[in-house]
Amino acid sequence: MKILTAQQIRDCDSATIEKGISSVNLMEKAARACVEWIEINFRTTHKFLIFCGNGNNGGDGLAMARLLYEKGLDIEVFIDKNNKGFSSDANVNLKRIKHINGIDIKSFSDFSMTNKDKTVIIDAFFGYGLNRKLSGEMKNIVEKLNLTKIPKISIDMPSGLFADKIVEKDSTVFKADFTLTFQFYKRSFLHPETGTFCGKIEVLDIGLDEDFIDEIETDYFVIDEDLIKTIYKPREEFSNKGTFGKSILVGGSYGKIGAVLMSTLSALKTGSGLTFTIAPECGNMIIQSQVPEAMFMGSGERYIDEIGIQEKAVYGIGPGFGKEEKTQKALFDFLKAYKDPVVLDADALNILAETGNIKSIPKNSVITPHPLEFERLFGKTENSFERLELAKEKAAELQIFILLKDHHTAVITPDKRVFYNVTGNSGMAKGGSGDVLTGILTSLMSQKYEIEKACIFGVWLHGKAGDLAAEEFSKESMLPTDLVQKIGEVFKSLLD
Ligand SMILES: NC(=O)C1=CN([C@@H]2O[C@H](COP(=O)(O)OP(=O)(O)OC[C@H]3O[C@@H](n4cnc5c(N)ncnc54)[C@H](O)[C@@H]3O)[C@@H](O)[C@H]2O)[C@@H](O)CC1
Ligand SMILES: Nc1ncnc2c1ncn2[C@@H]1O[C@H](COP(=O)(O)OP(=O)(O)O)[C@@H](O)[C@H]1O
Ligand SMILES: [K+]
Repeated sequence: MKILTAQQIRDCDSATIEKGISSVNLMEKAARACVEWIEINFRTTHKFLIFCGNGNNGGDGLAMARLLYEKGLDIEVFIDKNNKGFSSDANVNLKRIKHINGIDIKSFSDFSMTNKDKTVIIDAFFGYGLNRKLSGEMKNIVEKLNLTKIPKISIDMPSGLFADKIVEKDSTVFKADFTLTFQFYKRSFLHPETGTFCGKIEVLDIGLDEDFIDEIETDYFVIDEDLIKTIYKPREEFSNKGTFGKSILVGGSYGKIGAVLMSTLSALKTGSGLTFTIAPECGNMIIQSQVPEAMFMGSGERYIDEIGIQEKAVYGIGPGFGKEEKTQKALFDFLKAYKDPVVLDADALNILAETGNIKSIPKNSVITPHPLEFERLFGKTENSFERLELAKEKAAELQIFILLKDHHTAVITPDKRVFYNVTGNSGMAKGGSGDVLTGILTSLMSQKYEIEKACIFGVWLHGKAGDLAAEEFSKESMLPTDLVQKIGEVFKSLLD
């Protein structure tokens, strides 16, 4: 799914209107889509307090007030009675509700916190038209609303957020439990500093012009199931283990054998034909007894001291690797001799960062840094938006794929396109989850998924399996190994 900028969405709205629907009818469609969602998801709510700004986001709120009222619900509308004028479509909708006796229209200052049982707050202050941070009365009312325990729904965007950039640190932003957004994710929903205001995001289709959407160029995408279905290759029946590639997971050190064990297991569970583990001898018994399907190749006693090169294999290097001097040398020697794409994670990245050897990464390789590893590799940035910009520069400069791991991991391609992942959950914030991702990526690459596709599919699959694990075991209790056991269910769902 494409992500557009605020300006591109504005153009898309205009293109849709030029195709024949009036702007006020488009607003009606948007409001109707929200009301339909609310009807399904807030069945027992009697009362809606709808806060409206003076632009078209406010217009959506005013139209929703009428539609919800027609469904027999109690509605109070709050507006800034001193404002200089509403947008024309908002004005049409304001006039429509002025004719309805049962809808109270109040000033923001009339809001008080008493008696709010079975009530929901709707935020229709601002959408993508916000052009400065909230101030004055608007800031006060949003701060007051944020203190209430009443469920809160933002229309299109939490008010106070910009679509495409970070907000200043001291900004006031409406803190939603749900954001009902029209047609597209906005980039700010996907970054930690700003995404935290969105709650659960629902993308509602309001029928914006498909031709326009197809043609408009963007470098930003959300990974959705439609994209995954174009990538996934069902397994060929006339095949043998050689058809599905050779994955070699390299890692583990004394006390950290589990890391490479989890990578090995996830590579197998993702479909790798032949799977090898290169780990120190102290891991032999552990790995052979836990994962009998994998072949063990010992290197060093307690720490890896050599990475042997095999033909036609994909290497995933780093989980539990450690940073012993001989392990560092093993990595340098390997990267000197090996020029095919590899997956590099964890200590493999830390070694390259600390020794200034980043340029030795083979072209088209995949690196999977979490924010701290990224900082060690490429330096400090002020926030996640800047971090992403730097990652784009580095992916292009080094001609590699960077998977910037986070709540919404971003896959950054060597030509600077960005694919945000929206599967996954906080149950995955446990040591071991990253090791599982390394195994998945190595396995997909060894099965000859193109590298970009392996990255996109890999992060999605990882998160999706994590979501299934959370459903069964809870976010607290789910383990990275539970996630691995759910990979199969995700594959099965792709065959539906
Ligand atoms: N254009 C269209 O056809 C559609 C627009 N829709 C809605 O319209 C929204 C965009 O509407 P607009 O472009 O009118 O923009 P907004 O409604 O987001 O806000 C714009 C208004 O707020 C003022 N403003 C901006 N920042 C402010 C601040 N910090 N304090 C006080 N006032 C501020 C602007 O001067 C302008 O008057 C979307 O987010 C969506 O909710 C939907 O109805 C779908 C169709
Ligand atoms: N809150 C979260 N929401 C979604 N995914 C998460 C969350 N926390 C961690 N993850 C995922 O789990 C993995 C953690 O990787 P990493 O930090 O390298 O941990 P490890 O120590 O297991 O290697 C990443 O793929 C990351 O995207
Ligand atoms: K809003």
